[in-house]
Amino acid sequence: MTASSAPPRTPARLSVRGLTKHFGTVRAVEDLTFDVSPGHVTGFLGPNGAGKTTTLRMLVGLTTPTAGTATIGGVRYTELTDPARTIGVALEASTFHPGRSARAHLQMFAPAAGADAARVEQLLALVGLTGDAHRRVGGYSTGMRQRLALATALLGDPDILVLDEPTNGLDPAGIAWLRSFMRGFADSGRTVLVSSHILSEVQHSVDDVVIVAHGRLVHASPLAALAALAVRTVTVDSPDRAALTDLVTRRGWASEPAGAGAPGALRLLHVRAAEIGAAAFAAGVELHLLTEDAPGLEDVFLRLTGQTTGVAA
Ligand SMILES: Nc1ncnc2c1ncn2[C@@H]1O[C@H](COP(=O)(O)OP(=O)(O)OP(=O)(O)O)[C@@H](O)[C@H]1O
Repeated sequence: MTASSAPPRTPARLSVRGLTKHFGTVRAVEDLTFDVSPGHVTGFLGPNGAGKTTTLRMLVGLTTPTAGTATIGGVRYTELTDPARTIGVALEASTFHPGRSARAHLQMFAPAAGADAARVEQLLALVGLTGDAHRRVGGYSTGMRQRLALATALLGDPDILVLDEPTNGLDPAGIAWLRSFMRGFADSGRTVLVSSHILSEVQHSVDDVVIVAHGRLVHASPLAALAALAVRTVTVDSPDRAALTDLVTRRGWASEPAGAGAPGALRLLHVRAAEIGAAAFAAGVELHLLTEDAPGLEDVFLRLTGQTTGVAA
């Protein structure tokens, strides 16, 4: 399956400038600034409650910012002359009338988006819902609702697609399909902004990442630049953990608990296994675990968003 064949009318850049939203004392989004480029898939990442959905809602005029702006091709959503052709949005927990079929749902929204009956059928086929299109949405699984939300977002054949946690509830085949769909959409010069709280779910789909935590921007770069932040680590353990801890302290190595994969072991940062082995040998500390870990992007993400415990350098 491929993205719609129509060429983009305007390569539209999304720009967020000083965007802020407070709900009473809750600072959901705080002075957020980032751009999303046409022709790219951008991952909008952060842990639960980081402010992703609130940001996306402000982008499409559903929530009023406390301060700052979110613009699409230079204008606010409410000022767009043809919003359905410009931006399609599938927000988290999209609500559908439970008694309506998927086909009836799309047919109801089609006129406002300038879509005809043929487009509705084309979209049902695209998202793999043709066989279930006559069924009441109330009986749909989470993944089927996600597919319907995507079809709804695509009704107006938009230049920009904003997807909030679209992999929630999707089966592996659905995730693989969504990945290639987003790639095709971006490769046709259009723009995709996709949110997730798990980097690994989107890391094979995105060109750029915008990472938020506690409503604030913590990192924005091409995905490749994020990989460069990966820290070399070595997992190490000894039958004499007190002696090992003493050695680590004396050497000044940054360390943290290795976690569930190796309970009680230490993970050392910014140091090579050979150096640790030599130092342990010289100090007479027996090691029964000494493993260089492949630096993982998820680790970088967890560190940037403060989701790790322990002492990192
Ligand atoms: N309407 C609201 N009233 C009060 N607080 C709200 C409202 N909407 C969001 N919040 C709060 O704002 C913060 C950010 O929520 P938001 O849903 O934007 O985060 P998120 O990054 O999308 O999280 P998740 O990954 O769990 O969906 C949270 O503390 C949330 O409780």
